[in-house]
Parts: sequence; C-alpha cells; structure tokens
Amino acid sequence: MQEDKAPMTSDHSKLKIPHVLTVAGSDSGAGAGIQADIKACAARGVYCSTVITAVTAQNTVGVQGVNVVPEDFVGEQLKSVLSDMEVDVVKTGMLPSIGIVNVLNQSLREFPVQALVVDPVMVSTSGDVLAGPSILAGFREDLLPLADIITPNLKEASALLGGQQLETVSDMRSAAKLLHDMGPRNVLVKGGDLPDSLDAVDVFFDGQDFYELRSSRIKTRNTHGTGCSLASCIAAELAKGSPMLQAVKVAKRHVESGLDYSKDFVIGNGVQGPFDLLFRLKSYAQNSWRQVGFNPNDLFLYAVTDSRMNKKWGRSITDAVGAAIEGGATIVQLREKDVETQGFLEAAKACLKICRSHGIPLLINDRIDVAIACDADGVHVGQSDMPARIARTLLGPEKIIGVSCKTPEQAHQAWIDGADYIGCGGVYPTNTKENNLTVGLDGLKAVCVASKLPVVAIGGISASNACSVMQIGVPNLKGVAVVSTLFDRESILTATRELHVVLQEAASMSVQRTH
Ligand SMILES: Cc1ncc(COP(=O)(O)OP(=O)(O)O)c(N)n1
Ligand SMILES: Cc1ncsc1CCOP(=O)(O)O
Ligand SMILES: [Mg+2]
Repeated sequence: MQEDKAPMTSDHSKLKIPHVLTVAGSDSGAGAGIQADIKACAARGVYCSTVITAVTAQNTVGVQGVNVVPEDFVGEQLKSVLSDMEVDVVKTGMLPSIGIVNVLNQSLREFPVQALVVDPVMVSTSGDVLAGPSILAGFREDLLPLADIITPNLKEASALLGGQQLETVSDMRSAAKLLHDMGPRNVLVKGGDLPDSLDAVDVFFDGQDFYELRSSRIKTRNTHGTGCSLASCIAAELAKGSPMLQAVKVAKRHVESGLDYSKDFVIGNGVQGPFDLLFRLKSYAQNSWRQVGFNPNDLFLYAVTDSRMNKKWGRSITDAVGAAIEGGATIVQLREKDVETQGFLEAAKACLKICRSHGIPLLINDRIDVAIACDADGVHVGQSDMPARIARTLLGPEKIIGVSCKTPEQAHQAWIDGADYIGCGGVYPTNTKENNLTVGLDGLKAVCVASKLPVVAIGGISASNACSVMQIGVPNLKGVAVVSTLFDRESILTATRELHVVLQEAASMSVQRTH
C-alpha cells in the first residue's frame, strides 16, 4: 500500500500531523497494547488514535482476563476515526476474533491508508494466548496480503508457518522468505527469544535483500510491550514519511534505548515489567527527584559556584557545594565558566547527588544542554544567553528558570517568557563578573517593584551589606546570591554560616517591622 519514500502529506494542508491509528487490545497494566502504542507514538512525535478490540485484565504477572469487544463495535470505532481523520498508517496488534479481522479488512478497503503495519499478536510475552488458531487463516488470507510490514516474533512466525521450528538465524531468514510469499511487502522476524544468543538479532526481508539487525542484548525483566512498542515506532516513522528500512532501524534503536534506560525499574511484582519509551521515569527509579516545585523562599541564601575560586583554594566542586549546603545555602547554581562540557556535566551529576540528598535545588548557569543531560532542577540565564522562552520550551513546565534583569522592562519580559525568578544586579561592584554594570539598591528596588516574580539580589554582596540589601522593604525580594563571599574564602562552611546568621537577623527584623 505504501509508495516507498513518498512524503505522507496531504495536498490541502502544510500542517498535516503524522497520524497512526492503532487497532489493538487494552492492557490494564499499560505495558503493552493500546497503551504502549499511544506512548510509542507520543515518543516518536506522532498523533495516535485508537480502536480497541479487547479489554484485558493484565499486569506484570500475566493476563487474568480478556473481554472481546463485539465486532460491530470495532467496526463503529474504525468508521468513526477513518471517516473523519486523515490517518496515514494503521498498525494492528491484538485481533482476537476472525470477525474483527474481517471488519478491519473491510474498513481498510473502504478507507485506504498509506501503510499497514501488522504485529501478529497471538501470545503475550507472559505466554498467555491472545488470539487462537482460528485467527491464523484470517491473518494469512486477509491481512498479510495488505500489509506493508509484518513483525512476528519467533513463536508468531512459527504459528503463521504451521508450526515450523525456528531456532537459528538461518531459520529466521527462511521464515522471513516464506512469510513474504504470503503477501506482505516486508517482513521483520524478531529473534528476541532465540536461544543461546548474546546479541538480539532481528531479520528484515524486503523481498530482495535480507538484513540482520543486531544489537547487544539488554539484561532486564522490563520487556513487557516491546513488540507493540516496536511496531508502533515503525508505524510512526512511516507516518512521518521514512522509507521502510530506515523506519525499522530507528524504531529498533528507540526501543533498545528505552529498555536500557528502564532496565532497573521496579513496577509490579511479576516476572515481566513495563519499560519507558518516553525517558521520563528514571529519576523516580533512582529516588533522585525533587518532590516540590519551585519555592521562592529557596532564594534565601543562593550559592553560586566559581571554578576559578575552587582552583585557587585547591578544592573540588563537590567539596565546595557540600560545605555551602552544610553552612545553610538554600539553593545552588553551578557557574563553571572555564570548564569543558564533559567536565561540567560530570560536576553537575556529582553535585546533583549531593543537592538531592539534602533537598536543595541545583540550577545550571547558562547551559540548558547540561541541565537537560543531568536532569538538574533548572537553569539561570542572562540577557545574552538562551532566551528564557526557548529555555522553557526545552526544559518543560516544571523546571526552574531564573533570568538576570537590570531593568523593569527586562523583568516584565522575564515574566512573559515564563521565568520563575529574577536575579537582579550587580547591586554593588564586583570582581567576579567583568564589565558588569552596577544597578545599586535603587536599581534593585525598581526591578522588584515592577516585577510580579520573586527576586534575588546579586553582585558584591557580603555578610556586612546583606542586611541593607534585604531591608529595602519590598516583599518579593527573597534573598541574596553570592559567589566570592562563600567561595573565595578559606572556610566555605564558616562563610556560609556567617551570611546565614545575617540573613536570618534581617528576616526577623522585617517580621518585627510588619507587626
Ligand atoms: C542568581 C543569578 N543572578 C544573576 C546571574 C548572572 O547571570 P548572567 O547575566 O547570565 O551572567 P553569568 O552568570 O552567566 O556571567 C547569575 N548567574 N545568577
Ligand atoms: C554573576 C553575577 N551577575 C551579576 S554580579 C555577578 C557576580 C557576583 O559575584 P560576587 O558575589 O562575588 O560579587
Ligand atoms: Mg549567563
């Protein structure tokens, strides 16, 4: 059905969203089936509509029950979607009755799509039968001839071929050829269950050439839903217009990365757990996430690191951050101006561990890429860095974004761009940042008054002037950010404690004033 390499865009719209319709069963445990398909399509950036063929009661132990959706109602769902939406690719999973295979077949003839991906689901990965032998004839006669690709595992390929034993890569090649003779334009025989194999080998056959697609086997219990996810990723790539072999390769790479990323997850008590194709769950699995969102009071004693000062005093970044936190720092920013990317990332990962263990947010100065790579709590950007609006898009809604502002106009823009706080300064002259304009206490006050956001003051602030800064009398000034006062000192711990005492005194004085 698919014209190879043809871009799948409609004539009338440049805004066509690639669209996969999955026709499959629901998995209550959400590792496989419809739920896996939706996640896979989301992960590949493609819209996914759904026709549910069966509802399974299922978890990581196995399949406890199956309720097949009446074929008329499967037909109704198909009609609803296909008559209204511009579907590029249909992907099939669990088709539990011959009636449903027939209904699908009729719908595809009435509403042709650009490609059909058939994952001939018969047995779940836990070994439960999801489609009996009566379906085999329907698959062979009606569905395979329409398919652009079929993606059987060894058991499914064997069943489609009447019980043929498949134990070697050579057997897989023969099976791929025989299956291709049944009508699909491409065949991917998945060798995940191949005995005695260090590699995971899949055999792809396009009717002319064989490709052995190898990757190292990932040791994990979390493989539930790999078949559904792979077929959906292939469908998603085809919907975007990829040629078949490229779609298969990209899909395999995505699923392998997902398995590797999720290999230590513990979801459910059974033998086979789900995995995460969206790459979002690891921080929970490692118990390294911050439960609370941004709290403006975290700006109270804001420690900003400096690689040059650490070098001068012969300390590691982790020792410096650890001492600042012990002394009372309430938020940390890594500002490592003369460190290479790799060193910065390593430092960020190590500091994140320390900060997380104390419940202190860690922000990264300037480098959104480093913040994303180590899953830091956010970033601080200046007026000539990555614009806050773009940083927000890259980092998502939860991460903390701070923006340097010297004027009310900049403060207004930071609010519009979705920043969480403003860093305003230099309040006093500083040697830490070259050519930095000093705004003074008046400039700080003007920014605070004009701003809807919480503000932290920065620049030349020490234990001797912090009280005057905090006493300018504006409620959204939440704290001071300091570099040399903490890090250009023999004892970071003592210096941080000193500043903490001053800030607490200033806070209690302002409480007394308001009562
Ligand atoms: C809390 C805080 N406020 C201001 C700055 C300065 O950021 P920027 O203007 O981008 O300058 P550099 O720090 O990148 O030199 C900050 N880092 N932190
Ligand atoms: C990064 C920055 N932005 C404005 S002033 C400044 C430097 C602050 O360093 P210090 O606390 O040593 O004056
Ligand atoms: Mg900057």
